[in-house]
Amino acid sequence: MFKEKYSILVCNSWEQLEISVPVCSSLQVPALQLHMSKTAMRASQKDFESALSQVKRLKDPGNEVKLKLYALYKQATEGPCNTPKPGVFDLINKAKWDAWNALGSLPKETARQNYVDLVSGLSSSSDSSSQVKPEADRKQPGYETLVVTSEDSITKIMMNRPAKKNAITIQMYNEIMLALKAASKDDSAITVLTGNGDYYSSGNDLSNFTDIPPEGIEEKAKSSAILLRDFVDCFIDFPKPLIAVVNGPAVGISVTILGLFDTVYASSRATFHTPFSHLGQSPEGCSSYTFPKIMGPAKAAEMLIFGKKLTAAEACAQGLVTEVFPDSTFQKEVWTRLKAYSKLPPNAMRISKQVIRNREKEKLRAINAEESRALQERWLSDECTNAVMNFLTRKAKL
Ligand SMILES: CCCC/C=C/CC(=O)SCCNC(=O)CCNC(=O)[C@H](O)C(C)(C)COP(=O)(O)OP(=O)(O)OC[C@H]1O[C@@H](n2cnc3c(N)ncnc32)[C@H](O)[C@@H]1OP(=O)(O)O
Repeated sequence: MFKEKYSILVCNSWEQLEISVPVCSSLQVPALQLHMSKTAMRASQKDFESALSQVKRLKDPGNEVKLKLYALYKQATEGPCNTPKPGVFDLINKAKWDAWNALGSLPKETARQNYVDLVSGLSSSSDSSSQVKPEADRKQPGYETLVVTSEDSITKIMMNRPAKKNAITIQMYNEIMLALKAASKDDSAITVLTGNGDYYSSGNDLSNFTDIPPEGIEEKAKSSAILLRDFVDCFIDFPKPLIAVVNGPAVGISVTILGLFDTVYASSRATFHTPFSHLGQSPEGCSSYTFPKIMGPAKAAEMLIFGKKLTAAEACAQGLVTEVFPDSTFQKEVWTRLKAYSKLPPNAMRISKQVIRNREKEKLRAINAEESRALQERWLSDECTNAVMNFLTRKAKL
């Protein structure tokens, strides 16, 4: 699109103008509105030449802007559109023709000025966007237990209690739900959940069970079951591609919900552990349904009933993990891959996810409710109380 030769014209007129280019059906070009002031400087031949060489050094500005630049360039060098309209199946040439044709009888010199202005705007925004801001500056406000950032069309939700192995507190459950709800509406294409530090997450923070309200332990079990159900529903309902970047060991609920993710990348250091029987508890996160489906009932039972811990390679062989990367290159390889995926058309990715997942949603919600009810009872059992007490009094560790 940018390889064509150009000729240079001298600008000799100026006027207030507003151009509207209709939406181009094939490339979704929105109406283009260019405003210029009478007092603006005229673009000289030199300005135009310099804009033409500047444009080659810009980062790819995307199809929409490329079409604007193409149309203005053609108008500036050849005048109003004078070629036959390409056929409907010649999508690219039709989009270019539409953009040029939409400039109507815009004077050549005005088109040239608009071209110079557009390139100058693009250069300044690309200069500022090439300065990488530190993560602290990009961090979204309002989260205490997470670091949430959005860039390159990726929203990254990072659990941030490294000293506690990213054990999930009540506040963290609530913040993850908030972050997922926000990510489902933001303009990112994909969403990532990961952990800060050496662990992905050690699962439910066992001290969640110590904060008993005046209404008693039954009430605590009830409110915990509601929280669990709502938390897991957020994963069931999440509309965009959801990726787990499992940077280290994962325990309990941080493992079980992996069956609700679309892709799971694991460091070679990661392990996958669901020691529910050891804790007097039972499976959640829809794992009672997703795990047998993913790995077959026999392997699922070994994990969910007997608490067998899987290495990353084993979890990958059993289909819970998409791919394992060497720990030394994990972050680099995964983020390079994700940045490439995030450039795919977001609507197509969303619809593909819907087609893959939607028919199971109602079933998953029902399973989630059933698992949460079972746990509500388990949390009141002696088996569970003793296991939690043993951990909190340092008598037991996994
Ligand atoms: C309301 C919804 C409920 C949903 C229910 C979900 C079920 C589950 O998720 S079950 C899984 C629960 N998780 C565990 O049982 C893990 C318990 N933790 C451990 O066994 C060990 O900490 C470890 C094997 C994960 C790591 O051992 P390591 O020796 O490397 O480190 P530590 O010194 O033990 O840990 C550092 C620090 O972090 C605290 N911590 C770690 N995990 C948890 C946790 N899950 N709950 C509370 N606290 C945790 C640990 O106590 C240490 O704290 P201190 O530095 O203050 O001693």
